[in-house]
Amino acid sequence: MGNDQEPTMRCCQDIVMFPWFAMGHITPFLHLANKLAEKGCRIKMLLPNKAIQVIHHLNLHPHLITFHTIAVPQVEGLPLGTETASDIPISLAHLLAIAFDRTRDQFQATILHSKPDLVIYDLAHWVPALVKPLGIKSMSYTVVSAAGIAILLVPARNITKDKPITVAELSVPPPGYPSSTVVLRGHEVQSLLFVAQPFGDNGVTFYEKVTTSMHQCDALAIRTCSEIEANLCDYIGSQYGKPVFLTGPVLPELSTNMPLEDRWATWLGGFEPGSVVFCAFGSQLVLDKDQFQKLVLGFELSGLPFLVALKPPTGSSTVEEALPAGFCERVKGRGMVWGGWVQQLVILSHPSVGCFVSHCGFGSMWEALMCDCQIVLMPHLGDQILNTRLLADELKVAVEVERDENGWTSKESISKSIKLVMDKDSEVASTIKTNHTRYRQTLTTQGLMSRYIDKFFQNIQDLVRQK
Ligand SMILES: O=c1ccn([C@@H]2O[C@H](COP(=O)(O)OP(=O)(O)O[C@H]3O[C@H](CO)[C@@H](O)[C@H](O)[C@H]3O)[C@@H](O)[C@H]2O)c(=O)[nH]1
Repeated sequence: MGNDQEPTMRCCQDIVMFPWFAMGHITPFLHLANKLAEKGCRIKMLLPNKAIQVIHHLNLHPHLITFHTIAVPQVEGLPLGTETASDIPISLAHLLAIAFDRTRDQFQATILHSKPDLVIYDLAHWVPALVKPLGIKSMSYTVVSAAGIAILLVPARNITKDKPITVAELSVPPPGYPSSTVVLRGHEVQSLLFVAQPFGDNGVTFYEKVTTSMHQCDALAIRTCSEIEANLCDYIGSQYGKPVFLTGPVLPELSTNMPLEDRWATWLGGFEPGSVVFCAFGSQLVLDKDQFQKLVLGFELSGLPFLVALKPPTGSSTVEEALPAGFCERVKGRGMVWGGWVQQLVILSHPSVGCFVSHCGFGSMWEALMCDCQIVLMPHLGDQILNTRLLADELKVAVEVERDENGWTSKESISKSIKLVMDKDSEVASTIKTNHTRYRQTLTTQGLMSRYIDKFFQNIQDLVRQK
């Protein structure tokens, strides 16, 4: 740091975190806060009240991590009482983004009062302009894969309001993009068109929001590690011309005082080691009834024991009423479809579970990589598709279920992929198992994750000392 240091050796002790109002963002911010609190940092998280109620039990250091309630303003068209993305269908997220931007005054008042050393945020693109004049550093923290940013949300894309982006343009990765495998194919590109749509106050687009956030902050941070995304992180750093700090995946440790619910411990305990297929699709996805039925019929067709935990499909209030006729009798004793939340991380470590069928949300991607089950992937959204390509095509640790040009799949393809990875004599099964074991061993190497946090902590100390 040399001459750049202030004489008093300022340190990064007080941090404000301000994530986008979605649990998939808020939760990883809190996991990072827990790690920084272990180092003695005091963190204030600015969140809607409903989010605080959902996550407060994950706060491992309540004397250092405090929650400050942000009131979510009413916006026309947004259902009354909406506070996070979990309260609304994805089609209304742009209205929540307007409400999010209109919390700017509350953010500013808190900053003026608490005068932190650093603000860590993601989609609030106006943060750097507010805090820089106060001498406060800002850092954009990406909690989706580096691939999701690198392929779409970089200056090389040059998406402007006057020139709408076309599917043909989006089909080609931006100049210099470093991977030929972590890409979208054919119709999948359609799911990216939303980036040029308004997503916030004054018609700001999603692309503008993210690129402004990443341009104007003092440093970029990404929730990933160089063992799997080094080339993509380097590309992001070169696109934005600023340092990229990696936190590692920052997964909560599996606590021994968090036993598996009796119901599942008993049920899973009735099967051979490594024989059960477990399926869950994250906190947001709601399938339509036809997709839901094809999925469960695919499990039936596989002939293997299975536990599926999914939200009821569109138009059904329970999973039971949406199951195909005669399904329960046919799979009795070997198959279970559950319409509620289960302890995914604990289930994945149960000895009877041998295969994880996942939508490959970023959280589930890491949990899949860290567990020793075989992995089958059925992505739905853009970032989940890129995560899937990373695991299936680049790292070759998983199999992706075949889909048709409409993006959906048949019960036969689902069953085929499950049987392929569960067949001990199959060459594909054995190759992905070997590769997966290698990555798991690397990622679970004693001290690897804590070294990421140590380095990140040092990075933020250096950052706040820079003039
Ligand atoms: O019954 C369940 C279902 C999920 N989980 C947990 O919930 C988290 C789900 O996170 P993730 O896999 O990232 O899925 P989503 O909730 O779908 O995540 C949203 O946010 C992610 C970024 O954080 C994006 O990658 C996804 O596309 C987006 O859908 C994971 O930790 C799971 O272990 C459970 O514990 N029990």
